[in-house]
Amino acid sequence: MTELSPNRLLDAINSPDDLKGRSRAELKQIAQEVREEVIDVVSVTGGHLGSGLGVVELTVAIHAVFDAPDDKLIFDVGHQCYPHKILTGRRDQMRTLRQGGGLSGFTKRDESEYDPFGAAHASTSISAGFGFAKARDLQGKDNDVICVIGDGAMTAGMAYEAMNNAGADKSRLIVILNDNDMSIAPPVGAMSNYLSKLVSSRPYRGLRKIAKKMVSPMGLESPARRAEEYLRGFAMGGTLFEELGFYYIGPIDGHDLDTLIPILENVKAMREGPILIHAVTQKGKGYTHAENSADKYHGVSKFSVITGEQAKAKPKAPAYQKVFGQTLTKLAESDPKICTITAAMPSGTSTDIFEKSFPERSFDVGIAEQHAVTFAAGLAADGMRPFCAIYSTFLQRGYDQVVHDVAIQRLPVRFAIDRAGLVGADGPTHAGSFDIGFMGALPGMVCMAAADEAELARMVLTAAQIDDRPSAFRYPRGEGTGIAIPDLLLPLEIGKGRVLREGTTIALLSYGTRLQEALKAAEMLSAQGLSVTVADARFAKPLDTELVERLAKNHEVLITLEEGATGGFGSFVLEHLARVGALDRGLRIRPMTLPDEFQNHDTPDAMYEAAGLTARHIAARAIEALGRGDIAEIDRLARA
Ligand SMILES: Cc1ncc(C[n+]2csc(CCOP(=O)(O)OP(=O)(O)O)c2C)c(N)n1
Ligand SMILES: CC(=O)[C@@H](O)[C@H](O)COP(=O)(O)O
Ligand SMILES: [Mg+2]
Repeated sequence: MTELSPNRLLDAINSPDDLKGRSRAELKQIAQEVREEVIDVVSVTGGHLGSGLGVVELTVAIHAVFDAPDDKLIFDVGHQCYPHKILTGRRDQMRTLRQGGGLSGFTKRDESEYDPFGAAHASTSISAGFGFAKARDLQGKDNDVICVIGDGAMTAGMAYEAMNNAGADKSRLIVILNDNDMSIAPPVGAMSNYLSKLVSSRPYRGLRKIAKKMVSPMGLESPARRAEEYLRGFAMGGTLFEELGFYYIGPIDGHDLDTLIPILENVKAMREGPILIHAVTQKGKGYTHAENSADKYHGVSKFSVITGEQAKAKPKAPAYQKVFGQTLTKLAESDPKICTITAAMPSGTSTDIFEKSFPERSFDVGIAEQHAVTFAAGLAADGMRPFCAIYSTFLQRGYDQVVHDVAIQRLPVRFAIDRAGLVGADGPTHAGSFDIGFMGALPGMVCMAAADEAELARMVLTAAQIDDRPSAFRYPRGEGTGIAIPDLLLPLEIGKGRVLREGTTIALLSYGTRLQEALKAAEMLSAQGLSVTVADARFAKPLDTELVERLAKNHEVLITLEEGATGGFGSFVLEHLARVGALDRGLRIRPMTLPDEFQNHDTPDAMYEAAGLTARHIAARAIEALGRGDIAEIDRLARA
């Protein structure tokens, strides 16, 4: 517990209304207390820290000036929303953050009326905000719409699509660019350089102060406005945002309530739009350990507030992402054509391991998955071996590019699909549930799923050798099984699975890391005298049809397993067996997938238990299909 400020004003803040009428000094104290609360909460729950600390004053100022929930406040990504949740009546639930049944780590419509739009994937706020603005106009309402978007999120094309549309429309919309000069890693790209120039242009800031004094609430066409336009144009030749039709205000100090509040009050009074306020903030502000950390404590596990030490258990095995990064780096030593592309997630995907050895062939394109995929296609089209490392959930953003620019042209882009399956605390927005279906549907795509880290290493090597078509290999978040990874890696035979246990009655055919649960289920079933085969498909495409037909022919029950939604591996198997008539002789086949619903956050184990994809569920399903065996015994074994 941090040393809390005495006479806590925050105890009396149960909604933004309680901020109204507060003196500036009181608002500053409330901001400090909110900051302390965020640090204290996240030290206990873990989660996203740096970004929330960077928007404490901004959030207090917005809620002091505007009238949520009538005024719509939309956070981009939403990972910075903890101060917002504290100020909007959820303070007493904050210690349930990102836990089963607890608060989401992002804004969420069904969690609060103060969260008008859910987030978690970046760069959606301006599009959504413009939708709210037009809905307001068309229904004759008069509320304000405020979008808070970070400099990292501003590197995604979607933000410009929205500004291009909103800028021409002139509907009233307020965009606050929260510029802390950080993404998860330091920001990349020309946009970041541009913002730095805006922020660092001293003369402009001087002119700005004069102009600011002149801005009156009389609206945009006041003499002050014209003068300010002149000053701005003179100083900076107009800003990118002005050219896009936004009235640009900034850069301003995003931690100074004496600046923020008058400007927000002015903007509120202007009743014109669209307006972009460029607020300069510091990620991790007010917590030294975060401020001094390279990643500004973007995402942290529980930690000691005093020392900043995070309580990370010693890993029992290397994380899958590390195995990917290390394996590819090793391969690249003898293959100068191998290169990596990440969309602003170098540490999360471990392409930063590769980047340390081969900086000239490691690309961080920013939050720009669509560009990442087609950029990789360009690299492949001219002889390189690009590995596009994108979380399953974020690859969804670049799917058309996978189809149109990679698959149709049969370009050998390799997709390292990280965070496959359920990811836990980040919840439904980050689940890697759909890539088996959407990648497996594409003609020519090679689709692999690693059952463990040794398999992953072999799949990286296998993909590196596939030069005539695109390929993809998926693997989960977190640590591996601890299995040894051989020094001498051998490539897999394309389209061939493997049998780990031979039986005659029940066949368990796994795709991905459910294999460990399948092996446990086989033990439970064999304890009842049931003979079980366990096989690892390795490939969803091309499917090992010989293996699938053999399992169907020689067993009474065939169960398929995958960490993915319906319409994936199990469907591919079912379709094939139907096509070859293997279902005609009464085979009892049971595809086991994630349930057809979006699953709320919890621990991954709890989520797979809820999804019905653990050993006991597999064994019970086999007994149900077979029509003989003791399910109660299975449950007893599972509890033992
Ligand atoms: C489409 C998409 N790609 C990647 C991510 C992963 N991600 C989460 S936050 C973040 C950085 C956001 O930077 P910024 O918008 O500047 O916010 P800050 O953390 O600096 O407050 C990234 C890359 C994401 N949420 N959405
Ligand atoms: C907010 C966001 O999208 C990222 O910070 C994400 O939470 C990272 O996920 P991992 O923790 O799995 O890298
Ligand atoms: Mg940022």
